[in-house]
Amino acid sequence: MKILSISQTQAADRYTIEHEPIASLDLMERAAQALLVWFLQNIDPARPIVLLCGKGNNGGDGLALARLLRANGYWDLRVFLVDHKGSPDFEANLDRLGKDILQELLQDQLKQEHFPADIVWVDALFGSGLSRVLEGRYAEWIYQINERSGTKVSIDLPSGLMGDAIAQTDLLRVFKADYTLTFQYPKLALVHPYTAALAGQLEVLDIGLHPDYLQSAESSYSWMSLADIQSIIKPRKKHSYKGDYGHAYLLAGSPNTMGAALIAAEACARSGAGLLSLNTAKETFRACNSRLPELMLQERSSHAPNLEAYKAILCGPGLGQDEGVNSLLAELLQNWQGPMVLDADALNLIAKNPSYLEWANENWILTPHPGEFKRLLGLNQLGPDQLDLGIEYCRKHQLNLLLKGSISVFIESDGHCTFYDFGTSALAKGGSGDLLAGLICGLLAQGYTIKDSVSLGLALQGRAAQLAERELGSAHAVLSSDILKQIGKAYASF
Ligand SMILES: NC(=O)C1=CN([C@@H]2O[C@H](COP(=O)(O)OP(=O)(O)OC[C@H]3O[C@@H](n4cnc5c(N)ncnc54)[C@H](O)[C@@H]3O)[C@@H](O)[C@H]2O)[C@H](O)CC1
Ligand SMILES: [K+]
Repeated sequence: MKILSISQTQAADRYTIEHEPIASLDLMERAAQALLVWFLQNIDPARPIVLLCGKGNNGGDGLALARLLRANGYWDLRVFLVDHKGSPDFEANLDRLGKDILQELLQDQLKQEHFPADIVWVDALFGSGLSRVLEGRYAEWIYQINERSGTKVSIDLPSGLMGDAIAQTDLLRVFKADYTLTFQYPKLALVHPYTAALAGQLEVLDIGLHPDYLQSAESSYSWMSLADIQSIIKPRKKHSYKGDYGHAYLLAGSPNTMGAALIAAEACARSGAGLLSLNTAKETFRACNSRLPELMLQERSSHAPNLEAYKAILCGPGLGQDEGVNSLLAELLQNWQGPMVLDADALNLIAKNPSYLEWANENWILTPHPGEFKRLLGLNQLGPDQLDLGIEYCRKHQLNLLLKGSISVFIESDGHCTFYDFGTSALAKGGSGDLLAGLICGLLAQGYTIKDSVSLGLALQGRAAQLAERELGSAHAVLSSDILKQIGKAYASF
């Protein structure tokens, strides 16, 4: 699914109105119906709801939703308005609302009044029409609501967030949503690593914008959903043997950090790779054999072995950064032309030796978490330009970057970005990155393309983490070892 700019979003709206055709007020009604379905599925009708409505079409959506909620058994509703005058569709919906829903002008009540703790705040102040940072009373209201408890639901965009103007965002003047219900496709600010957390959990609601416009619009950003994954998976053939599924090669682990290498190795094997060799420190062989007897072990020396037999390589998990490892890595980076995942200490060594990037090519996938990404860029802090810097890095060195986070972004060597919201909080733990790197390497070994390996690797990791969470009852308790055991069920779930 493409991610369109705000001007394209407005054009999609106009194109739909003209070519479906549909009246703009009816399109707003369709949007409100989609919002209602989400409320019916997620919000108990007994809860008190306050809808905050601006005077543009975002406010109009809020008013239409208030009317539909009332008609569907939500009784404890209040609508706070910024103004009684606004866009034509706003005013039409204000007329339709009826006086039995309490309407008040948004004033000092936010500061003074007591609101029940289980309240649901619906933010329909500003959506895609926001053109500058919020100031004055708007900024003050956002600040006050952010301080209050309750469930916070934003319509289309959290107010204060400009859909695609990331650099202009003031993070403190944005409504902090628990859920954002956005129309048709995510907007860049909802998935961008600098601003995504403000949107909370993202829900994309189909409001039937015209497919012809969506198909022809150009964008270098896209969004992948779990529904897109099934078509990637290659079935395993009955008449096949291990040689058909590739030999993966891992350069990982050191005596104190073997866990990382073993997690990556098991993930690689469970992804379906035919054979797996691990180049690691000799003193760890006994531990490796007892934990994962399927491994073929190769004693580490400071020279790379003949790599002809291998289909894909993973370097980094638990590798360490001593001189021997460094020269082995350098040799590998220089000589290996096939697909390769670079993670953890391999990234740290590249950050220390930027000249290694001269050997980079389109088969490299660097998989940094934010700390490693900072080191690669030589920055102390990641700011609103982090994605642009990542795009520039990929184009300059002709490699691929997977920026890992609660929403991960895969940047290809041509600068195209794909966003993935497959993670769960269970993955915010040591070991998750090793597991992902192992999966991606195993998929590359089986002949999946770079992009498909990343997409399927993230999907398997995310789904397996969800399954482990369900089995153990809580995200807190999930370990990488639990996630590894769910990879089979994750495959079967697509
Ligand atoms: N395209 C779609 O898919 C559909 C979108 N819908 C909803 O419409 C909004 C966009 O509505 P729009 O009227 O264009 O803009 P807003 O409601 O976001 O607000 C515009 C309003 O605010 C003023 N303004 C802008 N910036 C500021 C500021 N910093 N301070 C104060 N005032 C500001 C501006 O001048 C306007 O008056 C979209 O998000 C959806 O929710 C449709 O309902 C369905 C189809
Ligand atoms: K909003």
